[in-house]
Amino acid sequence: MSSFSTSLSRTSSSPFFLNHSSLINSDPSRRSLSFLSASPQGINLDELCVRSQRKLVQSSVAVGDGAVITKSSSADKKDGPLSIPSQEADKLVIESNGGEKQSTVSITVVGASGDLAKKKIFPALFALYYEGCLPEHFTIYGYARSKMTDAELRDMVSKTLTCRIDKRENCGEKMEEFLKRCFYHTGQYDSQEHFVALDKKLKEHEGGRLSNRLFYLSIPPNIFVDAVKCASSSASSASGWTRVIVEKPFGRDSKTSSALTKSLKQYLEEDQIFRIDHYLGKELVENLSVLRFSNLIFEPLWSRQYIQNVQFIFSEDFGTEGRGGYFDHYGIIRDIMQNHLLQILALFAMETPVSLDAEDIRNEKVKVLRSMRPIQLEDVVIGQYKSTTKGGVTYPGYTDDKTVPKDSLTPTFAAAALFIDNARWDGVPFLMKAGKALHTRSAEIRVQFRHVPGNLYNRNSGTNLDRTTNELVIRVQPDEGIYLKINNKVPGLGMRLDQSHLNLLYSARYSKEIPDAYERLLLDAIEGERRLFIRSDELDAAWGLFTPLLNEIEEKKTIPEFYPYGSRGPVGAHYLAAKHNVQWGDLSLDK
Ligand SMILES: NC(=O)C1=CN([C@@H]2O[C@H](COP(=O)(O)OP(=O)(O)OC[C@H]3O[C@@H](n4cnc5c(N)ncnc54)[C@H](OP(=O)(O)O)[C@@H]3O)[C@@H](O)[C@H]2O)C=CC1
Ligand SMILES: O=C1O[C@H](COP(=O)(O)O)[C@@H](O)[C@H](O)[C@H]1O
Repeated sequence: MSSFSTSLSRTSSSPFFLNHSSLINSDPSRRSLSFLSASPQGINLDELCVRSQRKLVQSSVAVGDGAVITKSSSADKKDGPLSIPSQEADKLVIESNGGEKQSTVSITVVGASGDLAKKKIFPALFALYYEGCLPEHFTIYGYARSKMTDAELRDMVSKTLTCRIDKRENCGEKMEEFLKRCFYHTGQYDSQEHFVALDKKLKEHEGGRLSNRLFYLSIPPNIFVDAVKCASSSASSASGWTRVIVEKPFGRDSKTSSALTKSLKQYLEEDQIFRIDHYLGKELVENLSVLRFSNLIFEPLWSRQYIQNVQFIFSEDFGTEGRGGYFDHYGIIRDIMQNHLLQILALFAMETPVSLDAEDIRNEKVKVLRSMRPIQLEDVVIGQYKSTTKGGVTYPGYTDDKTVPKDSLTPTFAAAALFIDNARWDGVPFLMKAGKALHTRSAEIRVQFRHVPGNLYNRNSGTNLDRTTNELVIRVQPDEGIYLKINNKVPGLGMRLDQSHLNLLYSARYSKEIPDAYERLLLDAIEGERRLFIRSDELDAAWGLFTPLLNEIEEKKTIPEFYPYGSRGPVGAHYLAAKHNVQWGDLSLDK
């Protein structure tokens, strides 16, 4: 057994691996690095997998070496009342030498033959394995209807595994080791018999250890409930925890979403359900609360008093290629706004939670969602991309996709102005913009501050005073970074001001590659950390906000504004922003 895959160890008293010293000492390549960031206990935090990610580092803006490790912290994890067994199970993982029964984690990827499994789930599991984040005893099963042998699954999976840029050492070996832990079981999603057979195989691998089981539902939503029913009744763990990661879409409106929740809850307790929103697993989204709550310079400004508007912008430079059939039933509002952007908004706008515990954070997020003003159709612009030819290349329109009806009105772009009717955010427009087949791929949060009252330097700043407001930009992807636009004196004898950036570009500041969102979320699910997963009341509130708007758009058969593939989207989005006295930040020249 490789030293990287040492047992997970977490007790209430120690957030770290118990056997970390042997982990470090047993691997020469790691030992040589250990002086770089040794903790007071001499533990090389960078080299430890679990929750070294939670370590806080004080960063200086612009690139520099002056960063100081201020403190290492780890979320104080608590399971809900129904997960006491899972806590016990986690605890037992570490007791491998203490005479207690060892535990094991079996991860079943349901829908293993599919796109998401290949593209994201298996690569994320491999990355966790590579980082030493999976427990010593684990097994991965692919489950789907397609006929495949273990060898064929391994062959399929191996094609999408990648080595980390900064850690290619032994990668080939690691892949081999990882693939040996992957197996495949062919079965129908609604067959108890096939899940009983899976259970039998899992038990063989578990070898009498305390078993913890994670099912990842990477299948279309119409078969979620069948699969959960079979997994829970025929393949649940008898001794440890059983958790199920559910992929979006969680319904397509309030009614279908609550029906789904109700059906899932026939077979699972709420705390067994991990509704994934992979945007919550993105590094910069995870950092949002750190930025705000651990920097005195931001938290006091985080209100209507200083913030003029906030923008959440998602843009993709490709269309629905290959997913038109799915997409046409949902559209961009359901695909991106109701979940990813709204989740980020809730995190952004919430009050200070009592603690970093999942329930405290989710309680605050839900309050934000429930304080939101119903969205008015007049505050929404929808668009759909059309074919365009550029440089001799013809790009398809949305309805050119064979799986999309020719007369489809499904929006591939939307912009909306939302409001939170509470004391902190009264009157502040929260603008969202999301679109496919636009000119660029990016996701960012832009916070535009108010004008400086009575600014002494107004006349030195040119005529457009809107260009002198401070703006904090959190670039979620690509080129992850945070920058703050400030007014600055242009060096020289005169007194002319320009806007410059205090810039924290992650690739320049941190040498470590940023983990994929799915890695963080899978690890959280294994650890029973629910903070980044959506609770059912959050989901209800999110649908409660968007369902009336979606119904209105559909009932009125609102015609989307067409925009050329690869453009900046419909002009209507600018009128919408202007109506609220706002200019989209992503149009500025600082991009
Ligand atoms: N792909 C992506 O980028 C993203 C996907 N998601 C969500 O993740 C889940 C999985 O996505 P993805 O992998 O793209 O899905 P796929 O359409 O690739 O489906 C996954 C697997 O499910 C089985 N399957 C497909 N259609 C049916 C059907 N009608 N009845 C029974 N089984 C079926 C197939 O396996 P077999 O035939 O072998 O049984 C297929 O390989 C979905 O809920 C999706 O909405 C969320 C975000 C992004
Ligand atoms: O959930 C979804 O997200 C992807 C974009 O994810 P990203 O991590 O690549 O930014 C989007 O393409 C897809 O339509 C949507 O379902």
